[in-house]
Amino acid sequence: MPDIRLLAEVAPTHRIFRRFWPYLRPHRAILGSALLASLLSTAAVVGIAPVIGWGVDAVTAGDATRLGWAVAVMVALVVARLVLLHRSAVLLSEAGERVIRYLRDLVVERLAGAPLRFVEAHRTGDLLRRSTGEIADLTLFLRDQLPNLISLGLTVVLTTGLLLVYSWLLALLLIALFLPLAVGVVLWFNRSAAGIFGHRAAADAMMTATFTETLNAHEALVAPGRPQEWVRRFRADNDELLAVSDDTVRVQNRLELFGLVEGLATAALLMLSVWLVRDGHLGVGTVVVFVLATRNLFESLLTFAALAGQAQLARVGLARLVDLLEALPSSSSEPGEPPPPRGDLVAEGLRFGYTDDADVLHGVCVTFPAGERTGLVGATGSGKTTLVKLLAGLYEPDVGRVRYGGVDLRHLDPSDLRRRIVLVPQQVHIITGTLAENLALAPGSPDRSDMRRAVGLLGLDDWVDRWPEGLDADLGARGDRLSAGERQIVGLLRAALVDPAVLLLDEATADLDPETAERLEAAVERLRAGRTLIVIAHRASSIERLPRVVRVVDGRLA
Ligand SMILES: Nc1ncnc2c1ncn2[C@@H]1O[C@H](COP(=O)(O)OP(=O)(O)OP(=O)(O)O)[C@@H](O)[C@H]1O
Repeated sequence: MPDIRLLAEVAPTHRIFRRFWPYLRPHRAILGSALLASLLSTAAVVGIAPVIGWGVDAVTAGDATRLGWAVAVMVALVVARLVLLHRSAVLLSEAGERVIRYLRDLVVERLAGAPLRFVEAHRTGDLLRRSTGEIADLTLFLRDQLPNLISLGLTVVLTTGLLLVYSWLLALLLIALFLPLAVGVVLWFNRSAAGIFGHRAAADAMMTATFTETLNAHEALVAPGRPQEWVRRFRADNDELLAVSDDTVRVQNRLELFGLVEGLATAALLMLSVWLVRDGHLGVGTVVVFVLATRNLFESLLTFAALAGQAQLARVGLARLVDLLEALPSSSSEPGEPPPPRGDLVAEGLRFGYTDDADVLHGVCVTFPAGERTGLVGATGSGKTTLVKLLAGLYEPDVGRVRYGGVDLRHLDPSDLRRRIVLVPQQVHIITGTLAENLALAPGSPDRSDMRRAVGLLGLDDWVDRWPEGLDADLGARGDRLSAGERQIVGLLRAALVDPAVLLLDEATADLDPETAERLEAAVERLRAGRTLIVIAHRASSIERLPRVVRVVDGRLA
């Protein structure tokens, strides 16, 4: 079965930043400038404590000139920090917006070109959550939290360096007292964080999926009365989300132990300082620098800990997004041959199953000569739609191949193939908007004169002009102003705009009113001239008109 990679429910976070780096590469210049500005602004903050210490020593020594210099340098540092902080925030948010825009484009482009099997194998809500929700969360993280995290991380590193320079003895004692406890707290948090945050994201996606399906299936749910079963299912998803959210909060609370560690370490440090000053090992200025810098260090670590939960959430979201991007091949990765203008369409030993355990097609062999008309008939569920999707190259066969003009469809350029072989499905998808906006979805960016020409070619001028707005008629939300037959008329117009060599038509099974059925059949008659036509025929009138009929019985040709 599937030649596709399925998405993991809990996406792996393993080496996530290394996997994400290629997506950041186009923006490395602006990211580098933002980081540099951040580094300089942090260095300015860290530099304030030694300047205060310098000033204290100057006061103790009664040196007015040195004190003047200390004040001037401090003012310069404060001003430099303000300017650099603003600059780094602006640059980081600009870089973040660019990365996000790039990711959005990439996800949409890859999803648009994703194999049908991939889209069908996942819940719409899950894909929606990964391609919108995760990106929105990432935007917030990049804009609001990442700048803080970077500056806090730099503060911790630079302050530790400063402490080592001022008194390596005191600094080492601080590190010896504080580090094991701090590392212990972080390890305890990390042990459960990746798993629990991953489950929370999965539960969130499940809720989105159920919610999306509630909206999509609204009619089916409401028609039989109160959709209790669905409400029950929705509540179960909601309860699951609540339970994992509680677990997440419990894990996040572990970081509050940092407060306790800070209290213990500060008390120990103060006692040691008093002892060292009394014995003449340290000056008062150094102790002032130490106390200020240590406070800075602990405050940074505490804020860092508070942000770590958000960072973990962003990491999991990033992993889910990267998992989606990695599962979808880039459209430029496999350029194929251009398809020949005309040719026979030949199925050779096609086997295909939607799942591993059951084949729907069991070795189908059939030839559709160029320019001929063929009907496919068979009982419901016999595999007709599956067969035409394989013939159109929308699915790849598990075994066997489909050849057009002698070339395996897998070797043809996918976008050229979509123009040469066109499938008009039973349920033509209509977007909310006008007829012209719907026709514009046909490949090749057709303009209004192309659209009018297609309408004329299919003899549908009166159908379009019965609306005063003509091509600009509003088709309603998802096309709800159109009947099933009229949706297929839009599908035929899109096909006419593409001018394919092979037209595959899966006739609508819904009862069509005689006028629409007649209009549709007339349009197919006009469109079929000079093309290969394969129709999944449900109406007796269609079957009668077709010179050749192939019967599908349980995934085989009779
Ligand atoms: N996306 C899918 N995922 C899993 N199974 C599917 C999917 N689409 C179709 N099937 C199954 O494959 C089998 C063949 O379905 P198919 O739609 O090809 O039949 P059909 O002959 O076109 O039926 P109908 O005349 O009702 O449209 C059915 O058992 C169906 O349940």
